[in-house]
Amino acid sequence: KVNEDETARLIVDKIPAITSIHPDVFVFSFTPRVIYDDQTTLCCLAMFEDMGMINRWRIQKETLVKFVLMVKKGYRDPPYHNWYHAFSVSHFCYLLYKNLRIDQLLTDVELFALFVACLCHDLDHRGTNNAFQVSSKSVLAALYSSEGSVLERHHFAQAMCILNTEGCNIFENLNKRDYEQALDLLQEIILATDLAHHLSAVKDLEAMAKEGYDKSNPRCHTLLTCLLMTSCDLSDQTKGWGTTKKIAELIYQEFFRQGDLEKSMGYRPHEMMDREKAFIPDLQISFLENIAMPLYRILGDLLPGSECVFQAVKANRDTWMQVRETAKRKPITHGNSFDFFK
Ligand SMILES: COc1ccc(Cl)c(-c2nnc3c(C)nc4ccc(C(=O)NCC(C)C)cc4n23)c1
Ligand SMILES: [Mg+2]
Ligand SMILES: [Zn+2]
Repeated sequence: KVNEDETARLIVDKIPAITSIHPDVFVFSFTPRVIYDDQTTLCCLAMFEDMGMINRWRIQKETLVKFVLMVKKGYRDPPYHNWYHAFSVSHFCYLLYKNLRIDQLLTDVELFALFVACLCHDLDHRGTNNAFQVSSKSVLAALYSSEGSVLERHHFAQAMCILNTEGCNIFENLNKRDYEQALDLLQEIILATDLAHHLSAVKDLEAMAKEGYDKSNPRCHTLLTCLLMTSCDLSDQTKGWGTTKKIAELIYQEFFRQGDLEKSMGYRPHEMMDREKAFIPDLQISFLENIAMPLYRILGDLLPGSECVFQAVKANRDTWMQVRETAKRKPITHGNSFDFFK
């Protein structure tokens, strides 16, 4: 049950100006994780309001409050894939809107679906990856492994459950055409958060960045929404070193727990999930060089004004390289102690 008096207060109180939550909430360097947990719901309402989505889609205030609270409650509490991840991902989408005017490249429905997808994209995540669903023969694998993207199909199914819950359907006042398009987009964008999907689209994304975005081409819209979704999903890497270091700590807590589980099941875990074998600086340098930097380089090519975001990711890669040298000279017993990581 969602806490009644929190719901009542959020419904009755006027949605505050978003700057009353934090004056720097619009800048790319702002870290949304500084916002207190009990302020995150209010901040989501303020982001919907500030992007004009409440009026544009005639969302009833009570419906929006119930929806956001249900989404927040729909996350479990693994080290990384929890509500704060979804909230920070959604905040980056808000930054793209406020700073890069993506509303001029995408349709209103695409923007709305993108922001809702950010909130819902990892619903009910268990802190284990798709490969683990299959190897552990989880219920989710039984349901979805024949289609692939097992977790992402579950995240979408959870989002649909919330939208179908009495008083939580924020799409209820959309006309038939927009309603169907919003649901199709929500599914497409959440399924696109599977890193394997992104990696298979990189060539096409690079081609689009080279040729330029063609607003009249539906393929460009699809590629851009997926690019923006992944840019939001990895946006912790676009902040300062403090965030990069903290997030790495959380991600490897999650990864090493999965590795421990795999060992107890008699499997040999992937090196990046094996606390005995992983050397985090090397793993993070390769993630940033092979996945994050190419992603934000394409974003910078497509959206003028977002070069600073790529530079921040590159700076974090550079810091990991310094950390790698220092950590290598430390006694191996402290291989993964984050204290050494500056
Ligand atoms: C967009 O979907 C996801 C899903 C799950 C995660 Cl954890 C992430 C994610 N978000 N931030 C990170 C960071 C800082 N490092 C990571 C290092 C490795 C991997 C990983 O999955 N590598 C295997 C793959 C390349 C075959 C993911 C990492 N990651 C993104
Ligand atoms: Mg995910
Ligand atoms: Zn995510």
